[in-house]
Amino acid sequence: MRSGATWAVELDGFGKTYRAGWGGRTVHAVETLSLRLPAGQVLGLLGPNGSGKSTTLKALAGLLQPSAGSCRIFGEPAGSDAARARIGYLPESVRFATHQTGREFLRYCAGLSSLTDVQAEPRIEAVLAWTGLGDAAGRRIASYSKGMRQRLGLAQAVLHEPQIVLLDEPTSGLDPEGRLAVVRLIRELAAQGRTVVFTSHLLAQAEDVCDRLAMLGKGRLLASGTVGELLGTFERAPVATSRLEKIYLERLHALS
Ligand SMILES: Nc1ncnc2c1ncn2[C@@H]1O[C@H](COP(=O)(O)OP(=O)(O)OP(=O)(O)O)[C@@H](O)[C@H]1O
Repeated sequence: MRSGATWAVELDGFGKTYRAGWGGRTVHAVETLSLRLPAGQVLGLLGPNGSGKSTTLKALAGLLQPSAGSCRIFGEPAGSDAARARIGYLPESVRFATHQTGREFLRYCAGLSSLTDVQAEPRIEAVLAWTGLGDAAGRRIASYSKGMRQRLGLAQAVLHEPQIVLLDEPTSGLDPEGRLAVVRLIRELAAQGRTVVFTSHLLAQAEDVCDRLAMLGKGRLLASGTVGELLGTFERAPVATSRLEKIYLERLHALS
């Protein structure tokens, strides 16, 4: 990207420090993280538990203030009205009111955004269809599987047609079929020209769907670059097996 151009996502020396417990120790969740993502690309933020992935995503969503550095969305400070209007966010775990139906939940979410009722209804039907929840839209969320709840969470994240979609562990806890469904939806978001940042601790999934990867470890950036650049730096070992059924291949991919 030419210099001076606006990045979709820009972290510049971002750091977040938490104080754990009453007068407790200081936790440096993320330190001096700098990253830039052009519009229309998919970034996988990878790392083990506790490496700072969720903290970074929350800062981009404007849900927490940086302790150091800055987070910008299309040049606007994360958390500003201008930045918020351009992002959709799927938290790591969504707390649904499970007595609501999927459609009622999305109507509630639309009410929290700037969508008018007239704008909201066709959008709700469109995201229900997109996530394959059209037939279940009138059922209580209590009856939804984990995969269906995750797709409903994705539906609320894109309801207002944001340019940037932030997804925290969107495939966590899903079976191979559920994971593939979510990966397919992320691909479709990218095909629509949206910028996507998602966190995962599974490299295999990120490799399939991302343009760029950033690896975090203990709150620090270990490596970042295009998938080709980064995966070329890891050692790979070929494994020969007899023909495996699709389900076992998917399980193997999920382990890597
Ligand atoms: N509200 C908080 N108060 C204190 N410490 C926190 C808080 N939130 C996160 N942390 C700590 O900050 C560090 C980074 O946490 P974060 O949730 O960002 O990591 P993560 O990579 O998303 O992990 P996971 O995959 O388990 O969600 C961890 O040590 C975590 O315990």
